[in-house]
Amino acid sequence: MELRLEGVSHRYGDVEVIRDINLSIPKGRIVCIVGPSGCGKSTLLRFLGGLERPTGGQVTQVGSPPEDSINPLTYVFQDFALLPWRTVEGNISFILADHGVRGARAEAIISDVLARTKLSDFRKALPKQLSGGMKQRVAIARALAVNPAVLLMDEPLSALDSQTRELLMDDLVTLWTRQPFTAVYVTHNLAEAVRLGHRIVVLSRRPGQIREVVEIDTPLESRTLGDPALDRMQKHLWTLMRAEAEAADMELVND
Ligand SMILES: Nc1ncnc2c1ncn2[C@@H]1O[C@H](COP(=O)(O)OP(=O)(O)OP(=O)(O)O)[C@@H](O)[C@H]1O
Repeated sequence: MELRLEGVSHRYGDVEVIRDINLSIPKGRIVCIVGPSGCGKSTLLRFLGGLERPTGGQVTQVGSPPEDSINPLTYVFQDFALLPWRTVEGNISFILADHGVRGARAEAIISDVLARTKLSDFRKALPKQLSGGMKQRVAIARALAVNPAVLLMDEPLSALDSQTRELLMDDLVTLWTRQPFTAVYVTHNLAEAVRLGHRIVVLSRRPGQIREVVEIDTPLESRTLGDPALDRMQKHLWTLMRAEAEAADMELVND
């Protein structure tokens, strides 16, 4: 299944937030969306997930989700959103049960996603016993459990310290390399974008318009920290974003 945004524009009252976005999210690819604060990144993600409708243009699904997809459009948020009174496996079984998946089938899915996210030994742990990085691994495991056609990730690593972010980026690369998934990944962090994105969409300040779409051909598993080509790409992205970010900063002050 592929998602497409066609001429998507949006206003909240008098405020124009997004203008004429045309973009496709190809199957099996990670599309990163970067742009200054307030340019409409999270809003676009809500349109893609069907949580909200744009005031102009269309969001279309091309093709059907896989038959075994329990929840085709699934979010991963910055704040993990785990249920504190449920164990790791309990957080996952809760979502599965909500979609009518119980018993042996749920057990098999839980074991699989915990193994994929290196959490098998933490099955019975409560969220309060886990570090931030582990909590986000649980949130990722829970999202993978419903086998989404498209994973919608809103700043998933922003609440973590930089070392943990590196580890989680490695985990996401390993997960994708073993079993490619389709994702839209919103981030402020250009290092994350060049590490994880097959396609990077740079938005202007509000109203968010596409300034440039950058494709990176280097396979995810070959992208290493300090890779000169990736560093150059990151600098290029920063050049694009710098003026926009400065202007957005001033706008927020003046709002
Ligand atoms: N429900 C809403 N009602 C009114 N204005 C909104 C609403 N949601 C978002 N906005 C405004 O729309 C603009 C875009 O918001 P959005 O959260 O999509 O931006 P963003 O690029 O994700 O920002 P950030 O990087 O700071 O998270 C902002 O100016 C925000 O204040």
